Amino acid sequence: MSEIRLYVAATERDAERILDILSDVFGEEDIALATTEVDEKRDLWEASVYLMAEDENEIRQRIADGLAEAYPGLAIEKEVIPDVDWIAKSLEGLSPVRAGRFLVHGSHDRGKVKANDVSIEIDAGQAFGTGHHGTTAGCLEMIDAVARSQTIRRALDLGTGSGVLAIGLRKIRNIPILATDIDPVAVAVAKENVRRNGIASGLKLVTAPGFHSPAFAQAGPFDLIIANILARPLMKMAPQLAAHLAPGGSVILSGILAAQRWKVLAAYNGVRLHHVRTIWRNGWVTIHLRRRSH
Ligand SMILES: C[S@@+](CC[C@H](N)C(=O)[O-])C[C@H]1O[C@@H](n2cnc3c(N)ncnc32)[C@H](O)[C@@H]1O
Repeated sequence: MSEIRLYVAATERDAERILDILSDVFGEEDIALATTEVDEKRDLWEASVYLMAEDENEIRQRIADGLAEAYPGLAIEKEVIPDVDWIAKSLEGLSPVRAGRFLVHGSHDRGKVKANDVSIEIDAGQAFGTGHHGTTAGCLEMIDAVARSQTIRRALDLGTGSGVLAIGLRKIRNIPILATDIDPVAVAVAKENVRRNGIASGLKLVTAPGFHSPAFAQAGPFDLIIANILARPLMKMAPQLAAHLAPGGSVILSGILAAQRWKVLAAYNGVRLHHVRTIWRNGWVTIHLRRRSH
């Protein structure tokens, strides 16, 4: 079943108001809302609701009901979000991506690596993470910044996908890294990418949903935890994630739509992590949080 986006076109002011109305309609449900700028000159924006195709009729009706009073007759449009295999296919042959000091590239672009680049070689395949997505690039840029400003002794990459973030970190820091994913196929792909990037030791890959594995207690506590998953699971995991973080440690979170940023920050403030910096890329945010040292 594929994911779809139902959206309405509006001015920036109206799109913000529509988002507020829809936030009241959907409350704490597992439904992502966002506003996006389409055309700056014409003040054209879209307010969007992301959902699974099977829920379309119900959600469409609730959007129409919610907007009926303030915006009667507003057209609700639909876009089908391409599924993962389609994304992987469309990424084949795409150009290298630069994020911080990293250059993520496919094997066909090895020749484009410059002397000062930290190269990460990933071909589009069965796991998420080629560097082309705003969340992956945002995480790499943030990893570079955090590694420059903080001593990292042990790190965790939760939801490693292709392994891109763990590989990047291991290339700039000679430290033990645990990388996990709920999906065994992703872990197999990440293992292959680790080998291909010439990393012989120090990076351990484990299949685990959330924090359900003894590997976390063995490898932690971590000075840096990176998790590029999605807002809702990240919010749920906040207490466990904080429990595996060393004093003074940093957390890099992504997979969060710009409109979900405050909710995620609130969940992490609740476990005594404070906001350091946010990077915005293509409607997604990457957030750096830190725990005080005492
Ligand atoms: C958006 S991808 C990120 C991949 C890579 N870290 C990157 O930045 O490009 C999210 C990954 O998290 C994994 N994932 C989703 N929920 C998870 C969970 N509860 N525990 C562990 N991994 C999870 C998915 O299988 C997927 O590989």
